[in-house]
Amino acid sequence: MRILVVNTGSSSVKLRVLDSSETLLARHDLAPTDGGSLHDAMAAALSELPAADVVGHRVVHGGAEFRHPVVVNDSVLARLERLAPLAPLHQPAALAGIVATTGAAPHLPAVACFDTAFHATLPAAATTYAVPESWRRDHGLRRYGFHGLSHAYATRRVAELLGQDPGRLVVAHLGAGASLAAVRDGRCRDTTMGFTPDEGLVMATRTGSVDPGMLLWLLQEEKLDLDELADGLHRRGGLQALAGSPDMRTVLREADAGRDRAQRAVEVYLHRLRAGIAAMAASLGGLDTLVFTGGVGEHQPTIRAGAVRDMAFLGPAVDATANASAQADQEITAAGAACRTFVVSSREDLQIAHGVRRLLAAGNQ
Ligand SMILES: Nc1ncnc2c1ncn2[C@@H]1O[C@H](COP(=O)(O)OP(=O)(O)O)[C@@H](O)[C@H]1O
Ligand SMILES: CC(=O)OP(=O)(O)O
Ligand SMILES: [Mg+2]
Repeated sequence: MRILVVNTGSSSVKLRVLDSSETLLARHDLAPTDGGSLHDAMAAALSELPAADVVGHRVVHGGAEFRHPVVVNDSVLARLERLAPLAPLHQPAALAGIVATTGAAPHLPAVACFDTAFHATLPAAATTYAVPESWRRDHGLRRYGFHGLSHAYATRRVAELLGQDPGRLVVAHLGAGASLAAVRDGRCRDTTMGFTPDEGLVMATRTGSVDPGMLLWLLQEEKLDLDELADGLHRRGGLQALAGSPDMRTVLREADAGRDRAQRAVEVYLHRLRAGIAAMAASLGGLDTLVFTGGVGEHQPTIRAGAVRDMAFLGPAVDATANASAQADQEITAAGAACRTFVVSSREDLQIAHGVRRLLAAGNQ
């Protein structure tokens, strides 16, 4: 069975065709666009890619309802559309991708695989906001967590690389969006993203966590309107806000060249990242294995080194040579470090293919 995987992120739409032995047959990347142009771009891409038997889509938000991959029909699509305001940079584009592939190839079943699903095992202490009970009851406010396809894949892959259970594991998915997951026995115990993919770490164009009182003040006293607020939090925040570029490659190049604002951006990014890693370790009672994944996690030795700087008290330390030259799926642990550290290529496509196969195999029994 050949699977076409559609991974709609905030900065790219990645198309991959995988055969039944998980070999990558073809790849094609699109910029995320909406509506008609996505439909045309997808139709053009599908006509060039090898034919597939099923399409697996990354859908960022499955809410409380979707905890496993599901075949998309009109009713599922309508329920997923209701979650769109909870992930405005992702959900509309992912659903437009489903409509586009179904339009271009109506005979192909579409399976949705969810970022939130891996976090379904979070304990109540990690999912609950200390907001009024009526808000939780009437509006369903709770923490969900995202990047679950990547966290789940990294969890499987690092166990293979270690040849044993990774113990108390923290996965750092650092891409355009960024989040951490605390994992034990293959189950997620804590994460940095929340009700939406806005919470937690500093990201490419998202602010990550900010003081809610500051937002109230901006609305009440500075008369910012909602569109300006959303734009600042989603598109003009993060590295974009601090360094003038959302791309960590550019930011690091400018920091190397001595530009103050780029150096400060990196320090702000790392400050939040180190605090997050320590918080995840606290939820696990310690740290045995640390994994870096996502575009930044996989390709930026400076960020990996900075993330574990002065963290020996917690276990991790990286070998400078191994870190500088690390390729996908390699260990970078410093000699004598109590925590083993790995770089793992983010293969959300393989995790989606895995979910699609399991769903179809269960359906055929
Ligand atoms: N080859 C690379 N070298 C350095 N950084 C990279 C590389 N590829 C991607 N990145 C960084 O990763 C970010 C995108 O991460 P990625 O995980 O691909 O994004 P997405 O969230 O869209 O899936 C880019 O903004 C860039 O900063
Ligand atoms: C959930 C999320 O932020 O995804 P991405 O990093 O692909 O934007
Ligand atoms: Mg991504």
